[in-house]
Amino acid sequence: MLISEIYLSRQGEGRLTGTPSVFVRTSGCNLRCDFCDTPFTSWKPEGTQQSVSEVVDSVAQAASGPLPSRSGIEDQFDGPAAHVVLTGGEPMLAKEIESLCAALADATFHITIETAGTLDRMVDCDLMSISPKLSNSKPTEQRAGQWAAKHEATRYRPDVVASLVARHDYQLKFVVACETDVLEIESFLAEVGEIDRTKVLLMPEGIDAATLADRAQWLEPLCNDRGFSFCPRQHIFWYGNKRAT
Ligand SMILES: C[S@@+](CC[C@H](N)C(=O)[O-])C[C@H]1O[C@@H](n2cnc3c(N)ncnc32)[C@H](O)[C@@H]1O
Ligand SMILES: Nc1nc2[nH]cc(C(=O)O)c2c(=O)[nH]1
Ligand code: SF4
Ligand SMILES: [Mg+2]
Repeated sequence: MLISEIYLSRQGEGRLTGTPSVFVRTSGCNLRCDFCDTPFTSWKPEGTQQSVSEVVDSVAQAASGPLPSRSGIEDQFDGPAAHVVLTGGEPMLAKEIESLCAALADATFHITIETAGTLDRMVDCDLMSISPKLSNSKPTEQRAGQWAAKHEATRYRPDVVASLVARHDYQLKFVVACETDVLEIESFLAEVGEIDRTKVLLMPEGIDAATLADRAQWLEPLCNDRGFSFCPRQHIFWYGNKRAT
């Protein structure tokens, strides 16, 4: 499978925020979100081919390594990390995803999969972390060419999200750029069906602390009003938008 990076950091998104975790970032994506914060795995996929056993070895090694330091915070972590986050790119594209999950589970890791929820695969994991893409993710035709139409034809799969949610412990994380995006979220959720609203997290769109803090001012109260959870994207405040963090 094509891997762009494997590293130890702290989970910055969702209900496991703060948990030391090894991140496995696959390369390659079936979408081209305009705001994608890892274009080196989507718009221009980079990486090296690694076997499942090579990935598992690298995960075990990274789990005992040092965590990136957070400015202004005295951290103590003795390790090894017990959590793995499979992300990308789109990890559900990798043909070895089922065998990778099985091998990591054998090694007793807690597994989170970060996915846009457009591909239904029979994977076993502990937390299916789904980030369905709204119309605010659409790239311009000028930037994306034929990918603009492909993105729009692929991103909207409430049926796949319903199937993933039925089989897994889950969270849904939407990327929000303006207040009216919430109307699209409500209609998507209605399409999916029975969803626990406390497991729906809204994250501001942004890759710098100033933009995230600015959008948090209206997004956090909006979450409280509607019974959603707010997700600040804490890792950007800790580390900035840097690779391997
Ligand atoms: C790079 S994606 C990889 C996994 C999968 N392709 C997906 O989109 O869920 C990891 C997470 O970052 C989020 N993300 C990417 N770019 C973002 C941005 N500019 N602002 C906020 N969240 C972003 C995605 O929505 C997703 O939750
Ligand atoms: N620290 C940190 N937490 C994360 N949670 C989900 C991430 C992702 O890119 O999927 C991510 C990431 O890139 N960094
Ligand atoms: S689905 Fe995820 S990895 Fe793919 S382009 Fe969108 S944010 Fe980036
Ligand atoms: Mg990220």
